Amino acid sequence: MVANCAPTPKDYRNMGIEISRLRRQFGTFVALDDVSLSIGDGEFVAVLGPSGSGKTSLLRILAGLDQPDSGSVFRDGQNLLALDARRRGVGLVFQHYALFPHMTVAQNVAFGLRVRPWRLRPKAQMIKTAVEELLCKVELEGLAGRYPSQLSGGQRQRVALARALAIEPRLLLLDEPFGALDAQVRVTLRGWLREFHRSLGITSLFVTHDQDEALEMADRVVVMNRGRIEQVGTPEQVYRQPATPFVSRFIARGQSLPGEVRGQHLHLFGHAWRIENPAVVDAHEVAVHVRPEDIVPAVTPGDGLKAQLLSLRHVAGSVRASLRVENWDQPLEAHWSERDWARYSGATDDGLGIHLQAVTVFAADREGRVHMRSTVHPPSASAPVAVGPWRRIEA
Ligand SMILES: Nc1ncnc2c1ncn2[C@@H]1O[C@H](COP(=O)(O)OP(=O)(O)OP(=O)(O)O)[C@@H](O)[C@H]1O
Repeated sequence: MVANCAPTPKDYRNMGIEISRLRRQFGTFVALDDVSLSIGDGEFVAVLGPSGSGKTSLLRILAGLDQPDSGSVFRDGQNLLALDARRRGVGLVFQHYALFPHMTVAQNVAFGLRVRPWRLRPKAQMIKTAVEELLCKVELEGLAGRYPSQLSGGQRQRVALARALAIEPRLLLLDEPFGALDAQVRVTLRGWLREFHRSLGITSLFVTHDQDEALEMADRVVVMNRGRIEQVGTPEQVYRQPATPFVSRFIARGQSLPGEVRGQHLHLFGHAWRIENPAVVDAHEVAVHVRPEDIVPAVTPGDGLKAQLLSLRHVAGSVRASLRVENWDQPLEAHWSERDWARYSGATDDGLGIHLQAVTVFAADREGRVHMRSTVHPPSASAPVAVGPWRRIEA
């Protein structure tokens, strides 16, 4: 829980940010390509993408550490790009704790206030009070006199956060703040930061390449790939309704299946389902994906698609299986609960039967642009473990 420290700083003003058509090129390499994004007052937005997708480039431009080649950024009607970095009211927290090793925790936190121009610099007593309040907020009250080398990684990142907050930022930018921490500390700090954001409500942009981190923490997730935004949505939207095959693979671990649309039907593993959506039927090309949790074991022996069990791992209450479906050479990953797996006892050396509970069809036009996504469910998808039998329309 985040400590309830009084008094709450009054100057955390929350402003919306309007990013429009940003482009940043390094030589011939395009790091940001036509990036537009609206961030609401007090929102916690995660920017998620693989390495090199442009996340840090975007953050650096917002922080004033770099300028775009074109595009604009406005905050409450004010052109942010025209302002010097120090006048943007931006707090920064990076992956590698950039704390000053020769300064105590309190001195580190006070740094942003002490280096203010003389006229804007608070009096020594006010700085002392502000530092005490900030250390209370990040739950490090007792550690003011320690040096960074005497802190754990998680504590150092909280000092970095307190230091970023000392200038009373209007926008908080966090670039992989937990990147250098071990897995358990990361998980603890995730919940802590989420709660912390709720208590302060500062508009925040959080860069990560960790899907779970983004989905767990953010109000909205921005998925980036090769310098472009592929999708912006709530964690549930990007997970349940991925806009592109990339988002499906990256967020929902969607796996390609050898499906085709012919006539009015999706043909897959010798079965066919009727497609109701004409935009999918008329597609130039389709990609068919299935998520690991949508591959379920068939309870009745002999039912479903025949599959070989390549491996089975028991990981913290879930079962992860690697399967090879008949007539398809790509292994498929399936995730089941231990309970569902226990109810299924049909796996033999010859294999097991599986059902696909839902598959997603992405329809692309001649230029390769995805113009429609449709999720196809077998008729009895509500059954708890096994679904089916598949509606066999034609052999
Ligand atoms: N100053 C620069 N000069 C040349 N190329 C650059 C420069 N800064 C970034 N790039 C390139 O732009 C691309 C995007 O980099 P960026 O740091 O924004 O990616 P990222 O999504 O933050 O990646 P990571 O998760 O690995 O930090 C990368 O291919 C990178 O090599």
